[in-house]
Amino acid sequence: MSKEPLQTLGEFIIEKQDDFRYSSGELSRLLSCIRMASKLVNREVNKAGIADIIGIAGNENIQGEQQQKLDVLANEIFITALSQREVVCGIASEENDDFIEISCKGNAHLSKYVVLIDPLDGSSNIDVNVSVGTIFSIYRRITNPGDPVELKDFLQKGSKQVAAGYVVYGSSTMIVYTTGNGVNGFTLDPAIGTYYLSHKDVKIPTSGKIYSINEGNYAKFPQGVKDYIKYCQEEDGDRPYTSRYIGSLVSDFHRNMLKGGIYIYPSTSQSPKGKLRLLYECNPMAMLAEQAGGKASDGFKRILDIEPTELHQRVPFFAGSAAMVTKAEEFMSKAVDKH
Ligand SMILES: O=P(O)(O)OC[C@H]1O[C@](O)(COP(=O)(O)O)[C@@H](O)[C@@H]1O
Ligand SMILES: [Mg+2]
Ligand SMILES: [Mg+2]
Repeated sequence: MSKEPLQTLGEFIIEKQDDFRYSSGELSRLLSCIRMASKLVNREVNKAGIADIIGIAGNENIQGEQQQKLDVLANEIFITALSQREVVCGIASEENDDFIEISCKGNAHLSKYVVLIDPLDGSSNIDVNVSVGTIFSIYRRITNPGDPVELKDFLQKGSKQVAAGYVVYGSSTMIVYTTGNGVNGFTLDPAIGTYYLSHKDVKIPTSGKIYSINEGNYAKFPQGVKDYIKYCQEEDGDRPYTSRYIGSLVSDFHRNMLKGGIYIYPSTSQSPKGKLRLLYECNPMAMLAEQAGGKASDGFKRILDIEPTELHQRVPFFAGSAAMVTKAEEFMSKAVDKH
């Protein structure tokens, strides 16, 4: 039996709020709202096998990709939960072309936070029962509370994030997040619908043995990535590394964070900016990586230092164990085709 009583996510959020003497509790309410919405999405994900909700919803999102039905549902669940509780003044989602302003009711709505979200990550994996996730990123707005929210409130550097996290709907459902003071993970007890602290102060091993990349795109990779893959496969010391790629960023990142490893989604000759989105995929994962002692880069520079120019901006992404990301960067800068 464990000596310490199990701490719930709700208790943890309140305990951390008490660390800030002048906290208004707004961030705590926002995190509690994400916690609640994640349980609703979890219910839908679990039902996916039995209910007739698998398949293509028929709409295309701004990326020109077909939306799965669960993408739509998860998007609605998060937007409804966040807007009804008025814990944010604006939301930007992968599934919406533009950001959404949350209008005020009654007293002037003074929320100081905006949320950027990938409501369902890895959704192409749903119909084969593979883990999916939700990724979220929270910023303090730049414009004045009470004023209309503006695009610049969302286009902030990742280093300005107040909090970031993900939910992984896997063999168990977990929420992993940071408010800039380390990373903690909570596992859902589905019987009673409560998240318990299960992974306290997570640290990514400095180096690992896993590399995760979609090698089907090999021919289109920049030379630096090809060279790094060759390095991963060579027999020398602790190499060759093991190749693991699920195709769900949340799941691939989560595994590597716990075991040590590197996740790469590079630029390709077809997609020179890569595939993943800076604001609601890479920035939150980069903040988590750094808070856990790891590293996140676009192959040359720190993800969290990139000045965003558009909501759905894409960026090459290298994240995970610090020594492995540094090594991959070395290969990138040595290669002739610097992209
Ligand atoms: O199939 P690919 O090209 O390897 O891409 C996989 C990547 O695309 C994504 O599925 C994109 O996320 P969405 O499902 O939210 O669009 C990531 O989760 C994943 O890492
Ligand atoms: Mg995604
Ligand atoms: Mg998505």
